[in-house]
Amino acid sequence: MDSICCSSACWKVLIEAQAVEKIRLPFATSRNFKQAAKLLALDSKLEKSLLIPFREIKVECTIPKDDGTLASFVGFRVQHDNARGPMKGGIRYHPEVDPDEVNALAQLMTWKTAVANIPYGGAKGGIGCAPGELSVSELERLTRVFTQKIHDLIGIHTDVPAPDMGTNSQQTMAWILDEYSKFHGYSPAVVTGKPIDLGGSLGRDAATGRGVLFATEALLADYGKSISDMRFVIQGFGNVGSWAAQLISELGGKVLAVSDVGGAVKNNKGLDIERLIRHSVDNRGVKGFSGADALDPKALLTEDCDVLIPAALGGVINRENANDIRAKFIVEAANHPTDPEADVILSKKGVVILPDIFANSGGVTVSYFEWVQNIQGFMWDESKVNDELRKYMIRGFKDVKEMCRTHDCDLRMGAFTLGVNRVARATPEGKSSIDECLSLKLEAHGQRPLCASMNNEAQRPFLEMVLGLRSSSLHIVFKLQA
Ligand SMILES: NC(=O)C1=CN([C@@H]2O[C@H](COP(=O)(O)OP(=O)(O)OC[C@H]3O[C@@H](n4cnc5c(N)ncnc54)[C@H](OP(=O)(O)O)[C@@H]3O)[C@@H](O)[C@H]2O)C=CC1
Ligand SMILES: O=C(O)CCC(=O)C(=O)O
Repeated sequence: MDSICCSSACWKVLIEAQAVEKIRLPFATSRNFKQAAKLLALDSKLEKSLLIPFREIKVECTIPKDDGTLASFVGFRVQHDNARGPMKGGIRYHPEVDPDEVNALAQLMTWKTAVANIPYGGAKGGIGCAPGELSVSELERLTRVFTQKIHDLIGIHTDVPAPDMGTNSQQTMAWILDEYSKFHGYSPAVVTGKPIDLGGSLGRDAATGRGVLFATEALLADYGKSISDMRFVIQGFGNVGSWAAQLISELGGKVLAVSDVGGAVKNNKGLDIERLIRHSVDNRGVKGFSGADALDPKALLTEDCDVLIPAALGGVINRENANDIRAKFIVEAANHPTDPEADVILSKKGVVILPDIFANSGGVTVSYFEWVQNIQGFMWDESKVNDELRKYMIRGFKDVKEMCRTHDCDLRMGAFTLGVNRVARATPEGKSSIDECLSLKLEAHGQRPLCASMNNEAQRPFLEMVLGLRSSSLHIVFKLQA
């Protein structure tokens, strides 16, 4: 859904809401990571190194506006970690985009791609701008200048951008691909979430919303429930929120209320989502929909429902409103919508939260399928994309639950321990479960603990002969424990 058209008044509301996110996001992300590191008993130096981004890029982007005057913007790309593969993550256009926010979102991508078990690291980018106040040609110039500034730092096997809030496939991703290709030749795999005609994948547009549906189905099944038993409330009616609403209502779930920047609507009998989508496209928002009553957008999150799906901004569920939340389940379609203080309050109330780094991983998972198709030069049909996505989401839920059992923790910590552990195991300095087995073998050979590397000429013969490691393990560096 096109989200770049928004009045100045709307952006004011958006900026106020976003101020909450600004204060809390880096703190919230690091706090969850640190809690997971503690549960995993991560080496403190490794813990520190996993928090530090691989590279932070800040670029100045000046463009001529349509009236001939110049306008300057600041763009960011934070590449957080590449231990598991090329760094991956969306590009956000929003007035409040800043280095802290992009940094925290990039870190979340690292854990998310690991939870999804796709061969990527994490990154995120953004430009501090109000896309609704720029014309299409100004947005095009801005996107192209940003791409010119970062083109030599992104790449098919380095860092692969995609859409996020305020950017879209039809326009933004197509411009990035076109501009990048001027420098490097036609390279469709350098960006995902592209238009189908330029090598995009069938199913990517709906993928985050569809992944939210599969994740919700898995969660509800765990409680002996199904989508059709449930009443839903959804904040945000852009790409993620509108697809989630549509797919949920197709399965018989009742969507009682939704909101966007301009307003909120509610119908206790269930909204007609197909009609609401048409209304929203025609009227640039849900406000004024005839099949519903208007609702104060601030009251939306505390509406009576079974499942609350935040699908807009971060930090919207916080200590100010957590006590008033009436949903039994929260499925985090947005990134970091719940801050740690609210987590504590909600957990005491018995509310079950399905965390963002699992719940919204359907988008990046289908981005991975798109990248694979581009590299193979072979297009999958949509049912293959959706079937594979379902498998990944079901497997992801099982893996998260397994970590919950191992560490006796909630779903958020289950997902964080899963993601952080996978990244730590892939990190050269990391202590992996293989370490323990090697450590025992080494002790049996009277060896002192050491840092053993197949890249180390002196250590390789020992590792090959005594431990039976083969040269294919050359990339592995083991830090061995006493
Ligand atoms: N796109 C993707 O593939 C993925 C997105 N996400 C996350 O999902 C969330 C939504 O992204 P996406 O759907 O792509 O973004 P879009 O820009 O397509 O849509 C965002 C939606 O949120 C609404 N919104 C913004 N601020 C508020 C507010 N204060 N109250 C209510 N609604 C608000 C917007 O309203 P309006 O239309 O009126 O501007 C719009 O409906 C973000 O947190 C994003 O990071 C996560 C994983 C993947
Ligand atoms: O599809 C992608 O690569 C990135 C999606 C994203 O930015 C996110 O999951 O938050």
